[in-house]
Amino acid sequence: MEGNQLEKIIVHGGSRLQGTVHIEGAKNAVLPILAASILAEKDDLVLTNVPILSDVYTMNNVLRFLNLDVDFDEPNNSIRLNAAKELSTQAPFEYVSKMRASIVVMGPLLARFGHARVAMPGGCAIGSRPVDLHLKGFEALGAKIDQHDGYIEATADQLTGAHIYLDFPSVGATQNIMMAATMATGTTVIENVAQEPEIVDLANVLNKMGAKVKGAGTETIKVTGVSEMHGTTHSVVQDRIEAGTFMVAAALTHGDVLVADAIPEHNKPLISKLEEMGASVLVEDAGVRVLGPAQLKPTNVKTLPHPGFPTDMQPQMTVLQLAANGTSTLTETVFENRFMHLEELRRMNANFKVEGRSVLLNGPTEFNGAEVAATDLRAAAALVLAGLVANGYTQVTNLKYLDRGYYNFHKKLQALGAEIERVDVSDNDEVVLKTKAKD
Ligand SMILES: CC(=O)N[C@H]1[C@@H](OP(=O)(O)OP(=O)(O)OC[C@H]2O[C@@H](n3ccc(=O)[nH]c3=O)[C@H](O)[C@@H]2O)O[C@H](CO)[C@@H](O)[C@@H]1O
Ligand SMILES: C=C(OP(=O)(O)O)C(=O)O
Repeated sequence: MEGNQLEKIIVHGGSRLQGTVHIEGAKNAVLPILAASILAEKDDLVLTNVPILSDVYTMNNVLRFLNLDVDFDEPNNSIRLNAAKELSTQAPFEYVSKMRASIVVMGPLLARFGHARVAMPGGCAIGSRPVDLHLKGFEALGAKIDQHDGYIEATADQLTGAHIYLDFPSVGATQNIMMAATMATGTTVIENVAQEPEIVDLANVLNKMGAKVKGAGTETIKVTGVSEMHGTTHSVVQDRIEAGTFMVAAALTHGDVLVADAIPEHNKPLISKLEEMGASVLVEDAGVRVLGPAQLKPTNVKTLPHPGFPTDMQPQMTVLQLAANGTSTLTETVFENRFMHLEELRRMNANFKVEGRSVLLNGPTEFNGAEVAATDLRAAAALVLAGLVANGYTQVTNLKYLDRGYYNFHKKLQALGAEIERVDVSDNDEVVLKTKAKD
């Protein structure tokens, strides 16, 4: 479903966003949960609240390549998976290169078959992204790791429970090791693990599938091995990053937006920053309502593993900081190179100075519409956000990144009152004129 690469989003700035927006299930929860389906020797795993995203299609294709039955019922946001047939334990470059999160099939393959051979995932625009912590965990469980010809191969006759300390609370390593340990002999204790809500969602599914996982959402996870796992049904947790992106959009446009079904506890660090910047954030029965102030105040932000400020909200946050009245700082501690969106924002009149892992953001910015290209998923969202408050027209290209993590982003913004369209480049001139005619 990846967007046509000749498409772009054209946004005409100046509209105040108002109304209710609905959030999808979380990309970062559904991807490892899809991989967990490999663990079910019997019965279907049925997932609901599945977002329609290109990453989900990519993971489905990886699983189909491994010989699982995968049936995606898009109109109902539901996927039925069955892993009862004989499976392959090899995920080739062609698939892994499309999406680095494919590496999370390794833990479940190793748990169930004692073997996994997966192409080494590369880095991406936000950083080098090694997988050493995943492998260190597999080795501690007794697997032998070989790396050759661009592949990682893990082999074990029988995995055995172990005590593992992660040097950094990596999300992917926590998920991969937790899944590898589900069918090991004895108990595995993993310390300094990631505590993200998506880890908790994965642990909940694993437990429904027959695993014994305790402590997800805290610093230590304990997994007691079981001999067999089975399918279940599960509704994927709401996407806190999509929700957060709309909260920022509301604050930025001095809007009044109810982010329906957003889970406030999952967005605490963002909500606290929005309030510091002058926005009103109301927790209502239906979700989280954000009212943007007439003038935003500057603030300093540092990204951290959960429950700290999420790196996946960093590019969107920098747009809000640039709009604020004064100088803000943003320190990125999770990825070493997640500032590429700022160079695109410079084309829109942003004034900033990168110093190592921090950036000084000088506001208030009078954003000017420009042609900009997304460099990664959250950069794409950040550029569209800047376009919402820019003078004139902003054109955002490279929408394949946006489609990895946002379903119908432009339509949801349109419904909130934004002047925004997604067009084929060949129709570009015509659409700009059509939109201009509305002025
Ligand atoms: C599909 C998914 O859920 N992606 C999320 C996941 O990515 P992902 O699971 O890849 O992120 P990690 O938490 O593993 O990575 C965080 C940091 O740890 C480093 N690291 C990681 C593993 C390892 O073996 N060695 C190592 O050094 C990485 O290079 C990075 O600097 O968490 C990130 C951090 O919240 C988010 O930005 C991503 O959206
Ligand atoms: C960085 C992200 O995802 P991934 O880890 O899949 O690249 C993200 O969701 O912002």
